[in-house]
Amino acid sequence: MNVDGQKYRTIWLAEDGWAVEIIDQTRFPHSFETTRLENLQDAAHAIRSMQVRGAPLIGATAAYGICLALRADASDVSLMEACSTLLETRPTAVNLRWALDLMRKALLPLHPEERAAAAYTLANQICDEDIATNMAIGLHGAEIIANIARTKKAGERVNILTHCNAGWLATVDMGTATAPIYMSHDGGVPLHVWVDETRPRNQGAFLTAWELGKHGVPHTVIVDNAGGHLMQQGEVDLVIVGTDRTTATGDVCNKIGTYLKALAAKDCGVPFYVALPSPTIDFTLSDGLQQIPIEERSGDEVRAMTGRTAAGSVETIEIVASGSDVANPAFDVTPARLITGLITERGVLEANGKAIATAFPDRISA
Ligand SMILES: CSC[C@H]1O[C@H](OP(=O)(O)O)[C@H](O)[C@@H]1O
Repeated sequence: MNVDGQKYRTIWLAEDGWAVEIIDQTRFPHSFETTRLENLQDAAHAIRSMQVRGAPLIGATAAYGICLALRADASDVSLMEACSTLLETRPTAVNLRWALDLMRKALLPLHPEERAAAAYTLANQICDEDIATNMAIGLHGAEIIANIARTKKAGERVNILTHCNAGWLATVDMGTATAPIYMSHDGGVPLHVWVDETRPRNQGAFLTAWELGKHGVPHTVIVDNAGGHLMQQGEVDLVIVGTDRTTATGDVCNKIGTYLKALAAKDCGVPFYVALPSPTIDFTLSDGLQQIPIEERSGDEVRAMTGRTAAGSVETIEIVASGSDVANPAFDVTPARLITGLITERGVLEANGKAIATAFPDRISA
């Protein structure tokens, strides 16, 4: 994506051809900083600390983490230990397991001396395919936006609500939920995005608002609890969100608060779409509520907030009464019955097992 005239992916090979560089997303929105990953532990820390986050980007980072591990030690033990180290970093986004399974299945049969080079080729391929997938999602989603735009009066904009960040910062580039937005905006469709701030890590306020602003997409940051009211007032034409893990039957696990938006959308008759790259489908699951592991993150993320003071320094402050307990589930599950459609790289699907199986027969047999 273009950042002040310079093209960026969220993750790329350093000039030395072996280290990996990332945009450190914990520094947003007050500074844009990149950092260098040189070993397996650097990659695991980047995922665990959310320097990189978003299901597709977590998968891509894990793939490069395998490269860095094999560069140091290409033995079977090293490969297996690297996979388990990376798998333990975050439990919910299935792209992590998907990428590690893909790397392990491709690399274990090779002679150790061949593994590092093959790993880098595969990791680069995962990144390139992520972008191609997101472009396809963008095209299919842009048709939905165009159909709504045709119902608008002259001068009116299509109003889209999104939750968290399923933007280019959550992927290698383009984003999933944002791909239709960027393509429609670039194609001249008048649109505006309501950006849920997305407590407690504020991916909406810190990341989505930043990237939409850099691309010139009109947007308004709102508190998480405002979306239902805006839908009741007719201010939302559709909702597009991302996903971290979707079951074979169309149940969607996404950032905490997504389920509440889906309930409000259903009650208000607002179309609710999920941008779904196929590596995020977990074909082994049929019941999201019962089977998808929900990450419980540190309560410190709820207790404290980091921001920039009037003097310009970035500081962390306590915002919860001392002594109070806090809970911090990071995701929730939206049942398929609340979802209007799944925007995949192979088209827009109904949120059900038959539609998913018909669109991805090759993935089920894999
Ligand atoms: C395109 S996946 C984006 C997905 O990941 C986010 O979670 P996190 O920021 O904790 O990695 C959020 O659920 C987004 O919808």
